[in-house]
Amino acid sequence: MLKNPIFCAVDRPDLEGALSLARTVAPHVGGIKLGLEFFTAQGPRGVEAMQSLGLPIFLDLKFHDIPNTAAGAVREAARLGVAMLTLHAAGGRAMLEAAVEAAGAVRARPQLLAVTVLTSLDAHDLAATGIAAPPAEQAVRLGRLALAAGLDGLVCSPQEIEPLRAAFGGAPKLVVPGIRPAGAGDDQKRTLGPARALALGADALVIGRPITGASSPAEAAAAIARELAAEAS
Ligand SMILES: O=c1ccn([C@@H]2O[C@H](COP(=O)(O)O)[C@@H](O)[C@H]2O)c(=O)[nH]1
Repeated sequence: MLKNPIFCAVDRPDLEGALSLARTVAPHVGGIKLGLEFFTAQGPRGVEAMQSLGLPIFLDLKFHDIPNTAAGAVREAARLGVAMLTLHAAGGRAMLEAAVEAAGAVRARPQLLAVTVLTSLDAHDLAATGIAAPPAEQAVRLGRLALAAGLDGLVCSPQEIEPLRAAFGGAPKLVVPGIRPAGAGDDQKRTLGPARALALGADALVIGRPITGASSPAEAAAAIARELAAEAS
């Protein structure tokens, strides 16, 4: 395996704990994903502190607002020098295009990824929001919108890698959360194991609690990295 595809989701509010966890897993992962919990508590200075570890940072803030507001948020987040940023594809074409333009104005532009259908939603949850299409169909629809708007890639469930690759080929970056061993029960509903997700065509795997909730996060990350390397060889 050329590059470690694991981005460890460090979902906690405290800077010292987050830094300590990230340092522990750093030798076994390819990057760190920071999300709403960490950013709400620690803000841009927290992101800069995490960057001191030298790993690529995926800042997963899932912007979803009117075009002017989303573009402003993307501009500020892009200035932090992170590797990847997220918006909800459901924000619509104008919002996505405004975000692409805003990111393009920043030196060292991050990759922009559109979240398709959250991995915590199943078909019933989607229907309750008025979306009758099954998750895979909706993910392809939103993926098409986002890629046409100029985004670099998509965040998707591992269960939708195949239909997205069939629709869009190998070029778009697919970043995949919802990585679980079989039988795990929590808020994630559309899941697969890490080796299967990689074999189906994921570019990066976002893995939080299976690593961070383990008694030894370093060993859990190392075990997944070993499994992926064995599959790839
Ligand atoms: O559809 C999505 C989009 C983003 N996420 C984020 O990924 C991690 C997953 O963490 P786990 O602990 O492995 O569930 C988390 O930070 C989410 O905000 C997602 O799960 N699904």
